[in-house]
This record gives sequence, structure tokens and C-alpha cells, in this order.
Amino acid sequence: FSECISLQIGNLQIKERPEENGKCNKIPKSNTYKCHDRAAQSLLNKLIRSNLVKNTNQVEVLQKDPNSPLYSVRTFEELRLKPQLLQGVYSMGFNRPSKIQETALPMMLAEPPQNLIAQSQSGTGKTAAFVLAMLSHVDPSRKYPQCLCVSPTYELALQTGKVIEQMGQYYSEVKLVYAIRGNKLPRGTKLQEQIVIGTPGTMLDWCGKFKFFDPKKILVFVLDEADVMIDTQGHQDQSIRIQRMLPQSCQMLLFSATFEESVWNFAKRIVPDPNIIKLKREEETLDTIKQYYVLCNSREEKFKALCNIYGAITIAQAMIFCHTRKTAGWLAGELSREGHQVALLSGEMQVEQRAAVIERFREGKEKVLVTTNVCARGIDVEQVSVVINFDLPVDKDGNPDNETYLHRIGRTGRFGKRGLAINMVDSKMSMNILNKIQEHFNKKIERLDTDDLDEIEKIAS
Ligand SMILES: Nc1ncnc2c1ncn2[C@@H]1O[C@H](COP(=O)(O)OP(=O)(O)OP(=O)(O)O)[C@@H](O)[C@H]1O
Repeated sequence: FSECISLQIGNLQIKERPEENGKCNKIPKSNTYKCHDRAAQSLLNKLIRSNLVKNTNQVEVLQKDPNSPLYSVRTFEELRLKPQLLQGVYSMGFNRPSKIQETALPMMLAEPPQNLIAQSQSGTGKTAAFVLAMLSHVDPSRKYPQCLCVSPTYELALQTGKVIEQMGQYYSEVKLVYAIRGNKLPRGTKLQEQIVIGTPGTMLDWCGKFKFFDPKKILVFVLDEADVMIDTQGHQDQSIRIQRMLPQSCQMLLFSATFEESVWNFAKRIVPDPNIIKLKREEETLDTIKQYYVLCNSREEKFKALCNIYGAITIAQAMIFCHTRKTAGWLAGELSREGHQVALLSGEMQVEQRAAVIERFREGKEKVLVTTNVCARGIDVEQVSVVINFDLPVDKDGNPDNETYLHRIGRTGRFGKRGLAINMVDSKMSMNILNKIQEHFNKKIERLDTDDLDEIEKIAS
């Protein structure tokens, strides 16, 4: 599929330019794909499964299902967004809000402003929700920072910044600046941008040490991916110190995909008198992501299983998580030898290098991303149809890391897309870890026999 240039299916023509992220560049406005024969239908199904065609049908169905996190009863118009923002939302291809957007936006846009602690599954539109809230509150005629958004990593700050730029594209007076390492401003600078987005350390320096802006004038403070934030040494304290500089009237918003007790305690310290949107444990995993495990005996067997999976199904893009840099390096080498276009991302790389790797992957220049760690958390790449846990996530004591599991599998199945998560189990210990993960989320993870190609094909259908 990745090589096809043009496809005629019934009266629908799909053209693909591989240099454009492998996405079809001509997608009919209508949500119905008409197919006149079975071969064409099966071809189209494969395209949809491999995420090469944006399956808007599926999103629409989910948005009408009250049990889905994408369910909404209201339209964006009913959420009373400014016309320029509505235009931005529609230009991004959003038709209706998701559940978190529909529930959180009225609270965030209320007068007087209300504080919020919100949880929603990965890929259900939290970022879009708080970006809309920030853009709704800024006064573009005032040339100083009014909204702060703190993200746990450089990559996520850049990603969120892009969403702000896209959503705010018709609101051109609103400007954005990145408080991230590497963006060095001369002493004495007074920022004119209305939105500052960055990582906690640099943000703290900018408002505390360098006084690039006056924290007392901030109207909205957003803390994104709170669970990832508290995993990084120092981020929790830095975030709290920033929050302490803000006026009492400032609206505090905190988002997270998971809420272990530690996240909860942190959230309560940051957000006084909050409205709370919280999920039940069994709602945390998405039904659109199918989860499997594969039994192996060694690293080489795991690699063979991976090759079998690649041999049986069309994978638009995949993310593969390993426990150590050594395994990740080895695996990336083996996959390259097999002819895959592989990107390797690991913690010892410079932040700029990491951002460049993610950008290339997002553009579809590489189809497989092998990675070890947190810099892949929260990364939103629509085309990721498969996540492989080459090694299961464990904490430093070797216990299952449920939070990381959820973040990893959440890289697929973005906004209603179907996703596959495959876990490689290679010992009694890792089987034990997998069982605990199943128990924690109260979700069965089925066994997959990767020697049986038909069975692999079936799970992707
Ligand atoms: N209402 C909507 N309609 C269609 N697509 C949407 C809508 N809201 C968000 N999206 C898209 O869905 C994807 C996931 O959204 P977003 O990144 O905001 O989710 P998230 O909950 O912040 O994810 P994570 O927990 O992984 O950070 C993005 O590609 C975004 O453009």
C-alpha cells in the first residue's frame, strides 16, 4: 500500500503521495466510501485498518455511543466558542467535541472561571480542550503573557504549541512563546506574547529569576500530563513554585490520563477548590485498542515474532518500547537489516535531536519508532496503528508500571482509531507482570500465536 500512487475503488478515487506522510491526499468530503465489488471493499477495509484512510465513519459512530469517551450531545457551536476558534476547530477536521471536551469546556469557560482537575483516556482530546480554554480567555489586545501551560517534556511542549498555532490560526493577534531549554532570551526581555508554553524549570526561571513576565497577570495556568510530570525529579516542586507566584484569581487546570494516589495528591496541591472529572479504573483503557500477548523464550524469539507480525499485517506506523537502550539499539539494527525504515529514540539524546526524530516519524519518514522511555509519552502520531511492548514496563523495583503501560498503548487508537497493542512475554516473571497489569485494569489480554499467520491477520481485521 505504501507504494501505491492511485486507487480507483468504484467511483471513489484515492490518491496517495508517499512523501505526504503516507496519507491519502484526496479524501472525499462524504463519510461514506462507496465500493462496487467485494475486492474493492476488501481493499478499502485494508486501507482503513492500516489507517491510511481516515475513518471518519468510526469516529461518528463512537460519538453517538454514550459509552464511548468520544460521545457528545453538544456541538462546538453550543459550547459558545469564539467564531475565530470555531473556524480553527473545523479547519482541523473536528466535527463534534469528545466527552472530555464537552464536559470540561463549559466549566473552563464559565464566569467566574472555575478550577478543574480532569482525567480522560489517552488520545481523547484533552490537549485540544485546554488549548481552546486558553485561547478563549486571552485578550489579544493586551501584549503580555496571560496563559501559562506547563508540559513535562520539551517534545510535548512543542506538540501542544503546534495545536495552539493550528487552533488559533484565525486568531492571528494571539502569539505564543516557548519557555524551553535552548530558547535563550536576553536579560531584561519583557514578553509580549499572550501564551507561554514550556517545561517547569525554564518556566520557573522566566517568571521568577529573569522576570520576563509578570506572573500576577496570568489568568489561566494549565498543567498537562500531571502523571508524567511527577515522575521527573524536580518537576513537581518547580510546578508548585510557579503556581505559588500566580494570583488567587488565576484559573488552574490540571490534566492527566492516570490518577494514582501520588498524582492525586499533587493535583490537590496545585488546584484549589477544583471541579473534578475522573474515570473509573476499568474505563481507563480504551476498547478501541485491542491488547494481546505473545509467549517467547528469548530476545531472538521476540524478534522473530515481531517479523511474523509484520509479515501478516499492514502496519502504517508502529512504536516499539524496550527496557534498555542496549536492547533498543540492537532491535533497531535488526529491523533495519530486515529492510524497515527505523527511528531510534532514547533518553541520552539531546532534546533537539529527540524532537527531530519525533518530527521525522510524525512526517512518516520512518515507519517504526524504537524507544526506551518517557520522551515518547503523550506523543500524538495519528498513523500509529500498532504498539509493541518488546519489554513490559516495570518500575525500578521490577514491579509492573501500570501508568507507563497505559501511556504506551495510548500511542495508538488515537481519537477513535482502532489500535493494536502487543506485549512480548519472555519469562515467568514477565508473565506475572502481565497478569498483574490485566488485574489492575480489569481487562483481559488475549494470547496471540505469532506462528499462525491467519490468527495474526484475524486480530487486525
Ligand atoms: N473533537 C475532535 N474531533 C476530531 N479529532 C479530535 C478532536 N479532538 C481531538 N482530536 C484529535 O485527536 C487526537 C488526540 O487528541 P489529543 O492529543 O488532544 O488527546 P489527549 O487526550 O491530549 O492525548 P494524550 O493523553 O495522549 O496526551 C489529536 O490528533 C487531535 O487532533
